Amino acid sequence: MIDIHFIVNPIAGQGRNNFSESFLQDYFEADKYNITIKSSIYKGHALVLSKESIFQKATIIVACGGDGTINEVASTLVGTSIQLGVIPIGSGNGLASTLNIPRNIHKALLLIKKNNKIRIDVGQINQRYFFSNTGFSFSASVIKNYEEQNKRTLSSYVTATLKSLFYYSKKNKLNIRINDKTDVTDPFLVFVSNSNTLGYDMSLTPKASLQDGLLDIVIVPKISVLKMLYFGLCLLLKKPNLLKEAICYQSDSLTLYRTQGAFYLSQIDGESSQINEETLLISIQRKALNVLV
Ligand SMILES: Nc1ncnc2c1ncn2[C@@H]1O[C@H](COP(=O)(O)OP(=O)(O)OP(=O)(O)O)[C@@H](O)[C@H]1O
Repeated sequence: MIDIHFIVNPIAGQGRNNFSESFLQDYFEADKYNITIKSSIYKGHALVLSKESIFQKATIIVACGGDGTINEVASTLVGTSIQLGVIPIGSGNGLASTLNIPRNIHKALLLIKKNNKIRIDVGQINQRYFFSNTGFSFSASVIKNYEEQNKRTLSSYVTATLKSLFYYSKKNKLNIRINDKTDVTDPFLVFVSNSNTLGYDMSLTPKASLQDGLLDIVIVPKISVLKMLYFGLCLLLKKPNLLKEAICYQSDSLTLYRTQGAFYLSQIDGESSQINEETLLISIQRKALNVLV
């Protein structure tokens, strides 16, 4: 028997997400599969539920939600032989689109049934994992403003972006030293990605691959508001390097050392996070996660 566990985020995307056992049995026959369905009831709960599923000897754990839910579930699966399945019912669904997992639930379930396994790289910031991307400064501010709106739609992203542009100059001062040599004061953006899309079909790192053992890094120093708007256009065109100040490169690691500022405001796979540590080692674990695609 195959033990397949579904961890559902009921509020992801448009919300009201619910999977019944009878619906899932149309795909996963009772004589071959033991189906378990769990629903998260608070932020971070999918991580607890997934750990419990590992303890219950699940063979496949399916994250039903967006990048935040995938992050919580997948973080418990790094380095194990358990397969991650994804039903992308989130808003942006960045990682699912990079993996070509369809948003159509019927097609996504059939894909899991096909049992086609790949191994993907996993990003790491000190002790935490990211699977799609992590960002500081502007990228983190957009996510913080987005979360404050309590609505997970594209228009909320646009509003959050405009708000971040407007308030950018009032943000806390941050100085960082990159890789022990480059000092950047108030960077506009530090963005580190494992995947080649941000969700909503936008990209800052179009050349990134989930299987190349490399992180794609974009650093933009302090720039004028006009240049920020221009950079927004570059993002829509998926060509961040059209902005001459943007430094875009690939590496297997990056160290950030905070020389001024009380903390890092970051976003990790689209979830806002305040990091108090002074030094951040951002690295990649090659092919450390099994995914069904
Ligand atoms: N019952 C719940 N109530 C409130 N928040 C929840 C609940 N269950 C999960 N969460 C949190 O909801 C957040 C958003 O989830 P998720 O990222 O899956 O959806 P999304 O934001 O719509 O999609 P995407 O990240 O792809 O844009 C995550 O931080 C998750 O921990």
